[in-house]
Amino acid sequence: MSTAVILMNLGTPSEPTAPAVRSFLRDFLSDPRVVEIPRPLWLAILHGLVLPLRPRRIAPAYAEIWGRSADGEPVEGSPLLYYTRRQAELLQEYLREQRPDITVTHAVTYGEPQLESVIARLRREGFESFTVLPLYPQYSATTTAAIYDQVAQIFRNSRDIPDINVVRDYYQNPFYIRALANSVRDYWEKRGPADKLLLSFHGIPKANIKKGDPYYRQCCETAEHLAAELGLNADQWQVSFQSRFGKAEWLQPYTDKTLIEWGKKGIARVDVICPAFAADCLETLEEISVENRANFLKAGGKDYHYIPALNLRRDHIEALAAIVEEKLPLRLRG
Ligand SMILES: C=CC1=C(C)c2cc3[nH]c(cc4nc(cc5[nH]c(cc1n2)c(C)c5CCC(=O)O)C(CCC(=O)O)=C4C)c(C)c3C=C
Ligand SMILES: [Fe+2]
Ligand SMILES: [Fe+2]
Repeated sequence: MSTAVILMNLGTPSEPTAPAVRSFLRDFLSDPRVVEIPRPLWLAILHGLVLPLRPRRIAPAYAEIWGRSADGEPVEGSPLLYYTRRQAELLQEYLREQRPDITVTHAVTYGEPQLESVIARLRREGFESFTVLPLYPQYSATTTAAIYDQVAQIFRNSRDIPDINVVRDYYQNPFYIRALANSVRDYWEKRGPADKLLLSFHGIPKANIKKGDPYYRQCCETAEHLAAELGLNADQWQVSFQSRFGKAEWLQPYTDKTLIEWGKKGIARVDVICPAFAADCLETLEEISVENRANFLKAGGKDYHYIPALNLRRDHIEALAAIVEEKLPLRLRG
């Protein structure tokens, strides 16, 4: 039986314009997994304020990162989509020798290519076994559970459901931790070490954690493993949370406030890594690499470096292969 592996990430607008950003945000922010405030209230805010105003503000930021990468190498279009597609191609190449029975492709939760059409195409091609790998190392209901929902929705009316499994998380997978550590070591070999390493994770509302979302705990565990692998002392690193959205309290400490404090305190060099992002995207290339750099330098910091996401690193692709391998139906394991 042929198996297909589907790498998934959040998704991105089809182009960096306000109408395309609006269409993407409508799809994304209408998902009850993403925003949990009472439905009628949220729909009024979304359609009355967010969709009329935010796209015009965010589209220029998308335009800024379109075709850009963290290391200056050009990418094609949306960095998030480019890296996700290339990750699938590289994983396919990596697996080809040992596992010619496996096909690797990609899909996104919001926007294109959608999971439903990818699975429909693969089924027409004769695939009967699917492994979905959400590229979110840390599980959150706001991201990973939305993918489980889509899988369930796609097969809701099917009688003969194929063999399908979803990777829940890989926040402490040793290959993932090692790839993160290698990326920091490689960076420090070229540019020398930082005074402080900030591990900035995408935030979620604090209320979600109180309701049982394991995301915060998983972020902290990833951070502890990474710091241990790098042999850092407690005063050499810290965790923070970025990309706050809306008025509610989100996970703390906030990345922007932390960097301003550190700049004011006279910490000269800070390096930032974003372990929750498998690919560089708006939230790393703009918010971390541009906005927060400016915050830190304005507050008195001297030197600021963003260590790129794992993107297309060979050790990242090896980690994805190991994660997939663990999930494959037993009879297919090599
Ligand atoms: C509204 C609440 C949001 C939650 C909760 C949230 C969680 C969350 N998001 C990611 C990863 C990504 N988010 C990205 C963009 C993005 N995220 C939100 C909002 C929430 N995210 C918005 C509104 C946007 C769009 C940009 C903006 O308008 O500010 C992206 C980048 C997409 C790209 O095209 O580059 C990623 C990736 C995680 C991992 C997460 C929870 C753990
Ligand atoms: Fe987000
Ligand atoms: Fe943001």
